[in-house]
Amino acid sequence: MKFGGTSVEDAKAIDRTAAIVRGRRERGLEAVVVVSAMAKVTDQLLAAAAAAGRDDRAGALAISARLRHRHIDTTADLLDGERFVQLQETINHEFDALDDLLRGIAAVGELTARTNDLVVSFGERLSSRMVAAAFEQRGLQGAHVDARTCIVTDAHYGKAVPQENAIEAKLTELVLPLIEAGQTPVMGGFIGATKEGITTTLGRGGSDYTAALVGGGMHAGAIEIWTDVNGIMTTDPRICPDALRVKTISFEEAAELAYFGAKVLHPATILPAVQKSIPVWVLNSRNAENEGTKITALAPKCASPFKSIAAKKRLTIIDVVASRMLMSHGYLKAVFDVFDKYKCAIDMVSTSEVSISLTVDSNERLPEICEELGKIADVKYEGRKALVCLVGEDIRGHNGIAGQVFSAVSHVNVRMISQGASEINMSFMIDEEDVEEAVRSLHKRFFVNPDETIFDVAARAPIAVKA
Ligand SMILES: Nc1ncnc2c1ncn2[C@@H]1O[C@H](COP(=O)(O)OP(=O)(O)O)[C@@H](O)[C@H]1O
Ligand SMILES: N[C@@H](CC(=O)OP(=O)(O)O)C(=O)O
Repeated sequence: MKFGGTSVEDAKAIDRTAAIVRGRRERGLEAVVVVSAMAKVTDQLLAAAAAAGRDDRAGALAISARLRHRHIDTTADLLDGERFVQLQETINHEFDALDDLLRGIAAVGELTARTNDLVVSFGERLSSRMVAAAFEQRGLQGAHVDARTCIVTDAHYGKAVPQENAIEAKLTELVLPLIEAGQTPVMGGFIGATKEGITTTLGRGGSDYTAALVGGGMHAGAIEIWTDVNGIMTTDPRICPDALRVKTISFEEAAELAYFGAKVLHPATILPAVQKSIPVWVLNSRNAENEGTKITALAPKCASPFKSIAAKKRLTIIDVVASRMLMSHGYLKAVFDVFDKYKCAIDMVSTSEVSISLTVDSNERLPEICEELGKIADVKYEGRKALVCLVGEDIRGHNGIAGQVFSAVSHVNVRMISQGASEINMSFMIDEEDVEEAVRSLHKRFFVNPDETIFDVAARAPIAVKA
C-alpha cells in the first residue's frame, strides 16, 4: 500500500491512512506501507538545497526551520505522551543533521547531485517515522524500516536504477520477518542507497516505483496506490473537473499515460508489477469506499476509442536541418549519439526530407546539446511546448479517428503529430499555453457519451480536486 504526499500531508490525513490500513488488516490482509514525504516537502527541500548551493545560507536554514515546525506540529497532533517526546527528539535530531548539511553546502558553494539526493531524502525519512509511530499508537503495530536498507540502487543520483535482485533479498531478510511477526512495516518511498550505503533517489514521483519494487520483490497479491483522486481519470481533474473515473485500464495504457504526463502514476511503476502479473489499484484515500481503478494485463473491450488524455508540459522542440545529409548512411546515428552522450531522453521524433524534429524535456544542457548538433547540421530550438496524448487500446479499431481528434483542436497550432508503434496512443505537440483548452475540447468530444462498462458515469459530479 503506497500513500502519496497528500495522504500524509497532516495529522488528519495520516489518521485516514491508518484507518485504511486497519480496514485491510481486519480483512485478514498483510500489508507493507510505503509513504511519500508530506505534500510539498520534497519541493521545499529542493529549494533549500538550491538556496544553500548559491550561498544563500539564511534562506536555506529558514526553509528548514519551517519544515521542522510543520513536522513537529503534526507529530504533536498525532501522538501522546512519551511517544510524542521520543519522536520529537528524533525529528529534531534529523533537522539538526539537515541544517549541518545545508551549512556545509553553503560553505563549499557547490551542490552536487549526490548531496542533493541526501537533502531531499529527509522528506521520506521523516514522514515514514511519523506514520510508523502513528500506526503504533493506533494499535496497528507499525514498524519503521529505513528504505535505504532495502532499496538497493546504482549511483545514478537523482534517477537511480534499482537493483531488483538485491532488493528482493533485502526485503526477504528485513521486511518479511516483521510481517510474519504480525507487524505493519512502514518505509519511505522515493529513496534508496547504493550497496556502499550512499543515499540515492529514484526520480520525482518515485514513491510509486518503490511500491511496485516492494510489491514485486515480496510477490504481493496486489499493489495499491492511494492518492487524492478516485483513480485514473479520463483526464487530469484539475483541467477538467468533470473527468470520469476509469474503472479498468491495461498496464500498457497506464504506462503510456504515466509516461506522457498523467501525474497520478509514476511511469516506472508498472514494470515490476507487469513482470510478476500483480494487479495495481489506484485508490482515493479521501474516499476509501470508492472502487478506484484496476490496472490489469488485458484491456477490457471498450466502445470508446480512448480511455484517457494526458498532457506533458515544459518540453522543447529541436529542429535539425541538413538538406544533403539527412538520408545519408550514419547521419541519424550521429544525431542520436549526441542525445545519448547527454543522457537526454527523446519523447517524439518526426522527419521530413530535409529536417528532423525532436522533442525533449526542457533542461539546462540544451544549449550544449544544440552546440554539438550544430557541428553536423543547422539547429534551432524552441521551448514552452507541450505534448497532448490520447491513450486507448481501441484506437486501431476506429476509422477516421485522427480526423475527429484534429477537428476537435482545429483552433490550436499543432507542431508535430505521432501515433506510437504500439497503436495505443496518438499524440501531438502544441504551445504550452494551449494545453488546457485543447484537453477540454478533446474531453468534451470523446467523453460526452462514455461507455458505462469502463467509465464511472454514475459519479459525474466533480470529485475532490487539489487547489
Ligand atoms: N488521468 C489522471 N487521473 C487522475 N489524476 C490525474 C490524472 N492526470 C493527472 N492527475 C493528477 O495527479 C494527481 C495525483 O498525483 P500526485 O499529486 O503525485 O499524488 P500523490 O501525492 O498521492 O502521489 C491528482 O491530484 C491529479 O490532479
Ligand atoms: N516525494 C517525492 C516522491 C513521490 O512520489 O511523491 P508523491 O507520491 O507525493 O507524488 C516527490 O515529490 O517526488
